[in-house]
Amino acid sequence: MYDETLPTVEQLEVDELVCWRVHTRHGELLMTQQGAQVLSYQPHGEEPVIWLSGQAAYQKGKAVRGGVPVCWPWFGDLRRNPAEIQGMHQGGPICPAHGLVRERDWTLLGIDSEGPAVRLDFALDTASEPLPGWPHAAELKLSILMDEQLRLTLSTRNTGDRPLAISQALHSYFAVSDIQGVEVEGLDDCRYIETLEDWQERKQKGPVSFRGETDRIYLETPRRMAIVDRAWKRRILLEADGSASAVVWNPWIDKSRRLSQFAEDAWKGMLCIETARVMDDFLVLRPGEEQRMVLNISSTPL
Ligand SMILES: O=P(O)(O)OC[C@H]1O[C@@H](O)[C@H](O)[C@@H](O)[C@@H]1O
Repeated sequence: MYDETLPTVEQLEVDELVCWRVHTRHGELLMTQQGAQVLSYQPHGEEPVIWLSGQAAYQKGKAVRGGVPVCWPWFGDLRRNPAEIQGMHQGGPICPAHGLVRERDWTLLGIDSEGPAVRLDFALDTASEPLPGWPHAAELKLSILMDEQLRLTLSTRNTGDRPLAISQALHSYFAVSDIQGVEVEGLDDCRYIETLEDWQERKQKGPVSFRGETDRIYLETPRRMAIVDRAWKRRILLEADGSASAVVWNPWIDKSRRLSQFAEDAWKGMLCIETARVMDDFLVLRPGEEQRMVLNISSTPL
């Protein structure tokens, strides 16, 4: 039955962070202004789709472990990025992994409800709020639309007068029943970079399954991928647009011990599939140009 009181959006503070809890007829979402980071997402009557660490810390200046951090204007270790991306960084010691925006407060542009759906729009303008060591003008936006799916649109506009080179990712943490029992469909025959073995290039054969630490960059990825989770009897569908690379990551046992805000056994219940523009798939924006990367997430019973 349709609940007349929905959708609702409630602003709250979780420890040091300003957050919003969105409740629609389809599910619940928690997000924070810091990094415009979706923290959790759970459709009604289902296990969570987006994973949030039980040891998450809600502190200013620290990315929360879990959810969907935005990696921008570079992904991962800057030194592993193409020369064009490295060239955008103008020295200085501040060169954190995954770029410069996941620990910053973004500006809330608005919250709108469209019938049963809710949309939240956030922006970060590097011309008015410069990023350390990255003296370029760009307008970054993240739009989060929650209808029967969760739809994330990350867009970058070059507001400067020179070309802009960027790598980026929507670093989505998905919740799974047990990593050892799930498979990722859609990557058969894709080339990937095995970052754990000297960044060698390999080719995927069949679905991806998990038997140890996994940290791979898939290239020329298809629009659709899926996480098949038989124990939870569901398939999480990822539909991307404006992205042709993806990172598949699970830290497994040893690396889990070295991660912040991460329980020793948390690796069993999560899997990152990061919708990206990395390696040769990086973006170059002409002055005035805008480019979008879209990720739509849904789930269906198996
Ligand atoms: O701890 P961070 O900075 O959030 O990074 C988490 C992981 O992010 C993934 O994207 C990387 O491929 C991993 O190598 C990394 O460990």
